[in-house]
Amino acid sequence: MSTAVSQLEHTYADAVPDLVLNWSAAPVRNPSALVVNDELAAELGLDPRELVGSGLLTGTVPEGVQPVAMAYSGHQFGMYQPRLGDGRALLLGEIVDPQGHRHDLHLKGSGRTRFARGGDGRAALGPMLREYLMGEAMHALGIPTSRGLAVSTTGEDVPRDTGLLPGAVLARVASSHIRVGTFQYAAATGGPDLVRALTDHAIARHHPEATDVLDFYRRVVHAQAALIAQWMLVGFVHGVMNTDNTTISGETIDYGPCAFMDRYDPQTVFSSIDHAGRYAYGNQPPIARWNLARLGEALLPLIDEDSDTAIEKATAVVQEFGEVYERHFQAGMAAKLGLREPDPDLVADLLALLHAQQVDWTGFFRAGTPRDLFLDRDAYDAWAARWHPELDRDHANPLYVPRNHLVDEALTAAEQGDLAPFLEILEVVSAPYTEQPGRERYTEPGSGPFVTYCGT
Ligand SMILES: Nc1ncnc2c1ncn2[C@@H]1O[C@H](COP(=O)(O)OP(=O)(O)OP(=O)(O)O)[C@@H](O)[C@H]1O
Ligand SMILES: [Mg+2]
Repeated sequence: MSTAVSQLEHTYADAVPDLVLNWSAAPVRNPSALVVNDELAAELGLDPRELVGSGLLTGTVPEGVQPVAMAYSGHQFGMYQPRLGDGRALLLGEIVDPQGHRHDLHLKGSGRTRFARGGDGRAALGPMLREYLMGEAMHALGIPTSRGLAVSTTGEDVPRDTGLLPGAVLARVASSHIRVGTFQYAAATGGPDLVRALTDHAIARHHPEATDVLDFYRRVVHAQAALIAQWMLVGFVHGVMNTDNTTISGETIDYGPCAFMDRYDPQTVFSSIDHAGRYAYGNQPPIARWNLARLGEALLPLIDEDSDTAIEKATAVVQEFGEVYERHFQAGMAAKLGLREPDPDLVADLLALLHAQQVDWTGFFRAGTPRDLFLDRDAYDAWAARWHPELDRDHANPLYVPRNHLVDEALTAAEQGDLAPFLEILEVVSAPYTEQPGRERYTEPGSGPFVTYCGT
């Protein structure tokens, strides 16, 4: 086994032993690597063939390596759950890549842990392929994200609402899986000393320039504001922005009922369980800010001995979210529109127009003649008279995003044993800015109502 694999590190478990549970993956009946990310393996300094042969992708670890389930709490749809944690996931260890960057190697679907509550510990193939595909699409779009290293089938069926589905294990990589919910758990179970240990680890790992805890908090707030702006610019709807799915690193994790919006509508929701639209496209910035306020609460005792002062300081920091978000969003919109300077009024009027005319978000920015996309062309002309692009826009506007109807089509085929559509859409979205002849269907919005999908 390569040195990188046999030397899986465990600095997290060492730093905060009270936040992990030693655990092993459930044995898998018939593991088979279905998709392996050769490019990512190479970046990590791993040999893909060796990786497949080692069994690591479904949780067989070298001697001396101790996988752990990570503990965390979280607000799910606004409701506090004191004990979540990796119910069906495991941190196998950390890999330091040849550039010296540290990554978590983490599984999903690897069997029940003590955090499983009512769950079966399993994952179905479709949702794991969705997570893999979405991560690659986001990575290709330049958006910070966890990435799939491999999806392996288990040879076992998992029962879900829709019937028996093929089971799978996702092996994924992220700069860490430390969540807002991890801090909530530390604050609730261990108090300030445990939060301090977790904070020290998170600072060293993700925000080493932070001068103190308040400054660390500020950096997380800013990283998340930048991330959410990037989601909004590409029309991404995460779908489960619970505090346990909000990272300290500012990376996107947990691709559940997520999708890219076709027609521009701030109310867009894909998740079949998000009845109230809490996590609708347009709500994502205020929800992220709300989640970050929960992080602030967990950090309060470390921010200042005096609780009123601590609250005052944390509040001032979380209030920076709006301004930082807006700065990133407007800079991104300026790039998308080919403008040298942000123009918030032009953007606001465009958004109103796209909404009223139900124009495809991704399509608009790369259209040769955007005017053709509008029913009310006079309204478009009035807006366009104020639009004077000066810069090349193609590099700022993807031609291809994983459109939900095509993702669904590919996942359905994969569950029935045909992986070809999945591999094709994966290839398409892995080069989102480059025109790919013969792949026009990937630029078309889906017709009819949005597909709702709450995959597990
Ligand atoms: N099938 C399952 N068996 C056991 N626990 C589960 C299962 N599905 C979800 N959970 C647990 O429910 C909680 C919330 O699930 P959520 O869908 O946000 O996370 P996840 O998709 O399992 O994992 P992650 O956030 O690590 O990507 C987590 O504690 C998760 O471990
Ligand atoms: Mg989750």
